[in-house]
Amino acid sequence: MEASTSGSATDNVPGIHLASVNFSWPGASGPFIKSISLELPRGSRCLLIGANGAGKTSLLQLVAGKYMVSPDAIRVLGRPPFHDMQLTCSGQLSYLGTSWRKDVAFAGYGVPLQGDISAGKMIFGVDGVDPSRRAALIELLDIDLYQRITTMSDGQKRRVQICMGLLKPYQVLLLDEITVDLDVVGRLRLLEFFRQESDQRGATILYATHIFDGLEGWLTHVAYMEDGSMKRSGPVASVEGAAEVVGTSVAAAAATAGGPPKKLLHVVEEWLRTEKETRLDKQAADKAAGLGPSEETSVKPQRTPFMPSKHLAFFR
Ligand SMILES: Nc1ncnc2c1ncn2[C@@H]1O[C@H](COP(=O)(O)OP(=O)(O)OP(=O)(O)O)[C@@H](O)[C@H]1O
Repeated sequence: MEASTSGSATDNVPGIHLASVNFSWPGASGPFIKSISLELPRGSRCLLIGANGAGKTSLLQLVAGKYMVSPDAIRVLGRPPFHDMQLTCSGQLSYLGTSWRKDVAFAGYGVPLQGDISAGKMIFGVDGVDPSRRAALIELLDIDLYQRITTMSDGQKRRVQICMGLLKPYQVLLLDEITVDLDVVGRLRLLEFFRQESDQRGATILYATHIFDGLEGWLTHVAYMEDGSMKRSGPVASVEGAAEVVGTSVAAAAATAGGPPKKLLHVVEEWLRTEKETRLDKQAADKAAGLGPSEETSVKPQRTPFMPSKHLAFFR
């Protein structure tokens, strides 16, 4: 494994710094991502939460540099990810999303992506990888190097995708619901690996998920999005509700004071229910006042794929 990066000139620079990020989809009348600010120090593990369509993937893709925003609005390790392609090409910034072909291609590893090749050929095709890190990942993700990609199940393909995305010792890792196909043991082992990576190497992790099992005590920060805005964010101890989650030091204090600590799932459920009730109340009030749905909610912009369509239909 790579030695600790402590002592480098960039240590004091946050892993991720967002300053009033706005972003509009093409053809939309107004910004979908609205004035989002967030600061994640090196070594933090932040859970990105929100209802379906809240904007988690959009935000992760912006941080990954897949869409252009002003260079000052998004900084990863102090650098603008859209303008500084070296961040991704060097592996310092790694993005793992649900479409593994897109992500592997985006990492710019130059691995052959056409044809029926084995997992080993893909994984060993990545240049400049520490052999002990590669061996540890293959073991952790329980990958059969001889199996051909086209014969793999979704979960097995996902493991290869994850391995490819983690081969280089990233400094910032963006995860978009990547553990969804993994079995429980695989998921928990991976979460533990991420914890070690942030504790030992100072890696910053931003992880969007709807699966909260095993995350109590794992997260250091939380970010809750609603309709393109950031509603709650910060270190867990500072976010109302999150501080009472099992496993946080604040929750331990609350437990001794008589208040039982909560499961993360129940805290998030409460936030989502409140959000839904508020939206329904507003719709009812608007209806009573004779107001229709706003243009923003009634006109949906055209979806434009990030990758050219000829690159999309592979492996799935
Ligand atoms: N390429 C695109 N062009 C136009 N609109 C888009 C595009 N990608 C996403 N959107 C819209 O942005 C909104 C947020 O989508 P996003 O995928 O970021 O949400 P999410 O919080 O990740 O949702 P989920 O939990 O369901 O994965 C949705 O209304 C979606 O339709």
